[in-house]
Amino acid sequence: TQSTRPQRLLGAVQKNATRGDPCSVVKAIDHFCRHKEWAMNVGDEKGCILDSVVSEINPATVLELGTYCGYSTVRIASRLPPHAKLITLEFNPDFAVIARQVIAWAGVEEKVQLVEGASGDWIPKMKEQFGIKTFDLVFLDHWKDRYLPDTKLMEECGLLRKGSVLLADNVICPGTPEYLEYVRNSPRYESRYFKSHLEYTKVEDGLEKSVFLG
Ligand SMILES: Cn1cnc(CNC(=O)c2cc(-c3ccc(F)cc3)cc(O)c2O)c1
Ligand SMILES: [Mg+2]
Repeated sequence: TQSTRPQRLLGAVQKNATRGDPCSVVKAIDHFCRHKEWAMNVGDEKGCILDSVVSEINPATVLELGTYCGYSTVRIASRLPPHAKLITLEFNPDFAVIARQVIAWAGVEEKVQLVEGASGDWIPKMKEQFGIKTFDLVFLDHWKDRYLPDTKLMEECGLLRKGSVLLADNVICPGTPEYLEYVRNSPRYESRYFKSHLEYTKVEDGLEKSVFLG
């Protein structure tokens, strides 16, 4: 029976990366996606911007919306301080199965809680289920038409505090026009665009970093 692209990506990790070495997992995925099969990871170029934002914030609590194969999960988790927690939500169970194995191979499972299901269902339950007060950083990388409704939901559920940072992937390609309009025009956010490229291509894309002002 045919393997899926995520299964082949996992195979490349298990073949080429060293167990317990997050950097080698990231490099193995980037090599696979650049030379074998494109996949929708945030990638190396935008990944460096993600790394710098994580290091700047040094977050104790992170929410990732859209795990896919766990590439950005590993990048973020490998930069978190001890006792910090990363909760990552994935709707697609087939992606979740792969992501759990990539996260384990990298040896960052202690810092990561992968939750399967719809962001709209889980966001209202974050406080009671995971003992989260607020998130220091949210990385938005799931369905592009969910960025805005989920951001409004996080505001309503009191999951953002003065200074919480939203970092959104793909604001140009595939694009998130309603979300961009909202964070760039709302008085409750200080927003900035980091120009880059769609992972493994020359197509323009970028990350939007938006600080919640309370
Ligand atoms: C099915 N599914 C499960 N999760 C998701 C959410 N992610 C995306 O949709 C996504 C898509 C692209 C992309 C795809 C085709 C193309 F031509 C150009 C860009 C890039 C990304 O970085 C993404 O995050 C989709
Ligand atoms: Mg993306």
